[in-house]
Amino acid sequence: MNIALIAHDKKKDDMVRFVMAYEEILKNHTLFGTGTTGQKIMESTNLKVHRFQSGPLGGDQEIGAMIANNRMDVVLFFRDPLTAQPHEPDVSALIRLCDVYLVPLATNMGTAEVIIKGLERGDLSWREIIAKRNGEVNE
Ligand SMILES: O=C(CO)COP(=O)(O)O
Repeated sequence: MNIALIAHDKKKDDMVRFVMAYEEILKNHTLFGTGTTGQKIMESTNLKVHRFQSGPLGGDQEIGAMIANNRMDVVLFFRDPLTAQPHEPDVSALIRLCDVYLVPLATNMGTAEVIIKGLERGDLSWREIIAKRNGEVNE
């Protein structure tokens, strides 16, 4: 499956800890990330992350474009709700698109844990049906 990993600055350490804890599951999937989050994950793990632009420079929108094409199956987005972001409209747009396309979205680590365990159990295999219907092959 295609999984997006995104974290605001104050949540990046949490994201790195999270992917280290679940590296064995995540390595079986295709990972995408905003620029700095992806970089930090690759520095701390053996995971390969396809990196987009940094969030404030359009990375959220690039991931949004994948969602709009039904090419993203899971979004793990550790938001910082206590810091104003210069690209807040992009953040809102990304979250909105997850709702438009029924893409499982976690905006904090608690929900991310539930999703990742569901992923391991096969709870999200219905996403593969959507991918097949779209003529795409997800890993
Ligand atoms: O700002 C972000 C998400 O809105 C994250 O971007 P970076 O991973 O490049 O810091």
